[in-house]
Amino acid sequence: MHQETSSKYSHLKKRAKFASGKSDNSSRENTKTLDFKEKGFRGDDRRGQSRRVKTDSVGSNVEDERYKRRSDSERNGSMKSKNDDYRSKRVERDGGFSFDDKSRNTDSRGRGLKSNYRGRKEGGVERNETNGFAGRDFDRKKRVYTNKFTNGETKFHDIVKAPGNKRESQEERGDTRKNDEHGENRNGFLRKNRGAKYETSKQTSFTEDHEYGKKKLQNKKNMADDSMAMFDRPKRKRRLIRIEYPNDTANKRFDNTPPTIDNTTEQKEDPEDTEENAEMSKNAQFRAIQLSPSIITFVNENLLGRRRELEFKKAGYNIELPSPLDNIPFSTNTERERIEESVFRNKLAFFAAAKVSSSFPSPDLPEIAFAGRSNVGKSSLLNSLTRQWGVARTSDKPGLTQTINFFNLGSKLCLVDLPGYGFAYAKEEVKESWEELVKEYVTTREGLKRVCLLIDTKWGMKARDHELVELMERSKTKYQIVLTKTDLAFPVDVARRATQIEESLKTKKSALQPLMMVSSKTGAGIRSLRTVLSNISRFARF
Ligand SMILES: Nc1nc2c(ncn2[C@@H]2O[C@H](COP(=O)(O)OP(=O)(O)OP(=O)(O)O)[C@@H](O)[C@H]2O)c(=O)[nH]1
Ligand SMILES: [Mg+2]
Repeated sequence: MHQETSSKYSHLKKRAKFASGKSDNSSRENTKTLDFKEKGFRGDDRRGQSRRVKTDSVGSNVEDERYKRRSDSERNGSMKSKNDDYRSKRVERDGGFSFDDKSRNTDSRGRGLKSNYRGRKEGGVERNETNGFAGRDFDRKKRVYTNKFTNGETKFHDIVKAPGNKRESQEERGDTRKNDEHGENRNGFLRKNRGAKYETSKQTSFTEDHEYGKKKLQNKKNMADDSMAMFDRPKRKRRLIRIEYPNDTANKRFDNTPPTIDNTTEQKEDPEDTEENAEMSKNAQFRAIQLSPSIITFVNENLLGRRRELEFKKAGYNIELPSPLDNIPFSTNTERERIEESVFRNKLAFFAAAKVSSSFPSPDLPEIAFAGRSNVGKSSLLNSLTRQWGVARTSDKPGLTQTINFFNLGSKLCLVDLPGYGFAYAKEEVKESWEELVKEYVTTREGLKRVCLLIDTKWGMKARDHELVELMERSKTKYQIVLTKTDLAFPVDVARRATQIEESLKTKKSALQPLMMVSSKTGAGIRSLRTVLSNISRFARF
């Protein structure tokens, strides 16, 4: 540390040396070499070194004497800064006596604890005498001791701020007691300067404040004027418009002014808009359908509509089965044995396909046909009724069945899978031919006991369906409406659709009641349909 500081201020030392060297020449005879060991106030490390001290004209050591006069405590109690060499040497050059911080009594590790204590005690008195500086504050400050012999008194100079020293100076802390009487030290200068600075800043700030105050006053005045003007104005009434229900006009504020008719822009009716409105009104009509309690109980009892697996589980169905549950809960029989109607336990066998009416097979058995739009689930229903999956081919693409397919169910019934109508992945002429074939079949086929007209629960009856109904009405073909894919609609919507269709076919004579609702996927309503259809074979007369 010591070496570091000494190197730090080596340039100052050099300058001091240079300065003292001049005077050395003139007063070389007045100096003598002193052994530090002899004096004993230096540290051990400096033992053996010597320096030149001042002597008086007789040759006695002036410094030594003066040093004696000075109390050890004063010297040792100092916490002189490391950059004091220059000052001390300058004082020495000027004829004064100085000692640097190297002269402090230190312990083996270079600490000056003991001497500091002594310095506080003794040096503090002296300092108090001169500067009124309290000894207890001594260790907070870095001080330079310069002994000037000009006035024969000792002066203390505070180091205001050593370079790189972050500690507050005495003056900065506001302690003015440490300044000397004349106020000539650096603190005094700073104080003066600071005072001046403060004054100037005060002046500028005052002017600024003055201006700012003026502006503030003016603003206040303006605001007061404004507020007065506001008070003069009549208060606006707040009108709240609650639009909680868009169709509720009770809380709407109506404009009393007559509506201005803009002739330049004619409001054209958007056809899409009207169609949409019509569709919306259709939906609204659908939602407004009043349901009878009997249909609601039927839908719930047969677990029709979209339901959670938990409901099926609670009703006793084994939901682990890959095939439709068929509404026979808690049954230990095999799947085939679960079918209550024995006719549907028979093997479903495909035996004929017809593209034209001439290729229809001979009507040996009572026939039940399944008609409807493409992709409505005709083929799936056949499989579901007989629990023989894959006999009638199915696909999610509409238009798979393109011929009239005849299936024998044992020796008692014939099930007929018809091609669909409406949208299908096929050419228009092909589709037209299918439609013509279906129409011909349902109107002319002997042995046809019933047509199951399948309607998608989601979409309801469409124009083509109504067309076929009219055709069957004219030909007096018995038909029964079967709602399919009920598992894709909510139970309430299933009930609504059933009610809606029943209402629309009220006047139709060939339409048979009741309307059936099924789901080939879950098996809901299949058992009921089986029961209805098995009666055909029972009472059919050939
Ligand atoms: N979710 C559900 N899907 C069904 C139901 N019935 C049939 N499907 C599906 O609907 C699609 C069409 O079924 P199909 O039996 O081929 O219909 P289709 O009426 O025979 O059709 P075309 O032969 O083209 O006239 C298939 O993907 C079936 O899985 C049902 O009840 N519920
Ligand atoms: Mg099909």
